Order: sequence, then C-alpha cells, then structure tokens
Amino acid sequence: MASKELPGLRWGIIGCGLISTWFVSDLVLSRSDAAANHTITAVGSSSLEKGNKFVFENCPTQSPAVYDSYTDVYNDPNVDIVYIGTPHPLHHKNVLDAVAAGKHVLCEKPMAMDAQQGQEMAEAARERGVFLMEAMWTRFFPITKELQRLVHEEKSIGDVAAVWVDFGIYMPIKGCNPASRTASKKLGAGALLDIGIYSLTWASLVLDTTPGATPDISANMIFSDHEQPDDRVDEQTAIVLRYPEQRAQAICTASLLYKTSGTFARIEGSKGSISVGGVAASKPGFLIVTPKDGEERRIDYPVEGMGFYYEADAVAQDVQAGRLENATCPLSTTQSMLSRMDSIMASCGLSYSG
Ligand SMILES: NC(=O)C1=CN([C@@H]2O[C@H](COP(=O)(O)OP(=O)(O)OC[C@H]3O[C@@H](n4cnc5c(N)ncnc54)[C@H](OP(=O)(O)O)[C@@H]3O)[C@@H](O)[C@H]2O)C=CC1
Ligand SMILES: O=C1OC[C@@H](O)[C@H](O)[C@H]1O
Repeated sequence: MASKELPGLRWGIIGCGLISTWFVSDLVLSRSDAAANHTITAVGSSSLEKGNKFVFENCPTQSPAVYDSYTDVYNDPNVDIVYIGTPHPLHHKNVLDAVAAGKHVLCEKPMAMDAQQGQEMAEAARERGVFLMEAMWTRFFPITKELQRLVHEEKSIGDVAAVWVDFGIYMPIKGCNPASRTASKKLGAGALLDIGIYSLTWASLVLDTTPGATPDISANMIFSDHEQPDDRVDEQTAIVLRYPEQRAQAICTASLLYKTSGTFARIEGSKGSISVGGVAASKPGFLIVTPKDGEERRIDYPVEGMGFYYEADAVAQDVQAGRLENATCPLSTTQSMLSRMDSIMASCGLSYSG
C-alpha cells in the first residue's frame, strides 16, 4: 500500500554492458527502504538479441520495449528518463540526443571527456528544461552522508589537514581485450577517468568546503607501454591537491596495476582521524573513527544488492518535484571534477581529443 505513494520513474536504458546490468538489477531489487518505484520501460542496444538477453538475465520481471537503436529509446513516450551506460566518449552525444528528445538523463561517470563537453551538456539540459545528473553513485550511500556529517557538522576530528585516497583495481591495459573500453583509448581507457574520478570525489567531499574554491593541483602518471605515444593512457596516476587557505592537502591515487584492499581513504584532523573502507573506493562499506582522546569505533554499512538504488531513488524524487538537478551531485560539482581532470591530463601530457 505504502509503495503507491512513492514517486514512480520509467527508465529507458541505453547500452547493455556491465554497468547497465548492475544498475537495472538494483532498480528492480525488492527493498523495504525503497524511496521510489522504478520501472524499466525501454532498452536500447546494438542488437535485439543482446537487448532481449539483457532483460531476460537482469530484469525478467519487467516488460520493456527492446530496440536495436538508442534513438527509439529517446523517442519512446513511455520513458521518463534515459540511463546512459555506454563508454565515456559516447556520453556527450548520447546525452545531447536524449535531451533533444526531451528526456531526463542519468549518465554514467565520467559524464564527459572534458569540461567543455560537460558545459555543453549542462547547457543543453537547462535550455530543454530536463533533469541531468552524472551517476556518481558513491556520493549517495548513507555511509558517505554520515562521513560528511561527522567531518563537517559534528566536526568529530576537528580541522582536517590531510586526506589520502587510493582506488586500485587489477585491470592492467595489456591484460584487457584491446577492443574493450578498459584498454582502448578511443573508448576512453585509462585510470584517471575510470577510477581516479572516485579518489578526487572523496577528496572533494572532505575538503571542498568553500563553494567555487579550487585547489592547486599537481599530478604524475605512469603510462601503458604502447609503442605509439598517442595510444598511451595512464595505468597509474598520483595527484596532489593543495588547499593553502585551509592548510590542508589531499593525495589521490588511481591504479590499474593492483587492487586496493580494505581501507581506501584516511582523513587526518586536529582531533583524530577517520578511515574509510569497503569493496572499492566506489562502494564504501565501513568507517573507522579514531578520536585522539577517545575510543576507536568501527561503523559498518551493509547494503542490499550493489547500492545503485540510492542515486536512482534520489533522481526519482528530483524528477517528481520538478527539479532539474540533484543537490548531492549538482552539475557544478560534475563540472568541477571534469575541470580538475582536464588540468591533471594537460599537466601529464595525456589527451583524448582527436
Ligand atoms: N558506476 C560504476 O560503478 C561503473 C560505471 N561504469 C561506467 O559505465 C560506462 C560503461 O562501462 P561498462 O559497462 O563497463 O562498459 P561495457 O563495455 O561493458 O558496456 C558498454 C556498452 O555500451 C554500448 N556501446 C555503444 N557503443 C559502443 C562502442 N563503440 N564500443 C563499445 N560499447 C559500445 C554497448 O552496448 P550495446 O551493444 O547494448 O549497445 C556496450 O555493451 C563507462 O563510462 C564507465 O565509466 C562502468 C562500470 C562501473
Ligand atoms: O567502480 C568501478 O570499478 C571498476 C571500474 O572499471 C568502473 O568503471 C568503476 O566505476
């Protein structure tokens, strides 16, 4: 009975790859704490066979229209919002096409390949009057909100002086299928854009306390060993962010050469420290709060499924309320992350253009 009062959202999914399988499985998960009702009404894929298999395997309780084109999803009147699960270099076109058809959009991370693309996408959505958000799901976990409350509201570790964040996943470029998005530069391969974005996000969650303020950034990359310099992408990236006014710094790393185990972030403050751990820096699971003059405590946050429904529920509430952006992941934040990645890539000599 109660679920009838929840906002309902009808999703069109484009791209039937890995992330879309995770996302729709979570959308259709039966949950006691659901804050929205999600229906998958359309799926767009490169082939009908792939689209039908995707539905059968990941959301068999749904009866979406399955199309062998993305355009049909954008034009389907039964779709409120398009979820974009294609490789990053396609996001710009996919978002602009969906927006032009008047659809709201949730687009996988990174929303764009650079800040200029991001700006164009944001402007297009604003002009068309539709909702747009980057699917930075990590920001929506209850544990992430609790960390922010502890650091910024309760000030449980005092003034923060340093943040370390590491996202390592064992996915060396040479071990991947050269045609896959995790190896091919044309499809956006590289550690910074794929996983470094999460390390930068955690640093931002803790240290971006003044709206519009930008840290000084320096960075270094270790590149894949392609023979042609133009084909190389970063296999490891190390970034230093300095916030001189706050007397604070962050060290953010991303690597495709090892898997980070357990704790992936540590925040040091004048009154103690907080460590954050979990499956990976994209999916946090526990906090360890260590006050200088108190007892250490560990707080666990188990989630059902993967946890993509937190962002999806938030989006459904925004759309129902007529908001065009989400307060937890506004377009200005996406833009700021894209600008930081632009400057990191430029300083390290990595370019995806052309
Ligand atoms: N939030 C998260 O935790 C995660 C986010 N991601 C993000 O999602 C995006 C997709 O990643 P992932 O699902 O791993 O990628 P996959 O390669 O597994 O899937 C991408 C899908 O995009 C479609 N596609 C359209 N054009 C192309 C093309 N030229 N080459 C390849 N695929 C194409 C294909 O679907 P079809 O044939 O059906 O059209 C393909 O299956 C990335 O931007 C990535 O950063 C990825 C993993 C986890
Ligand atoms: O969470 C993640 O882990 C694996 C990556 O390849 C992916 O894109 C990222 O979002």
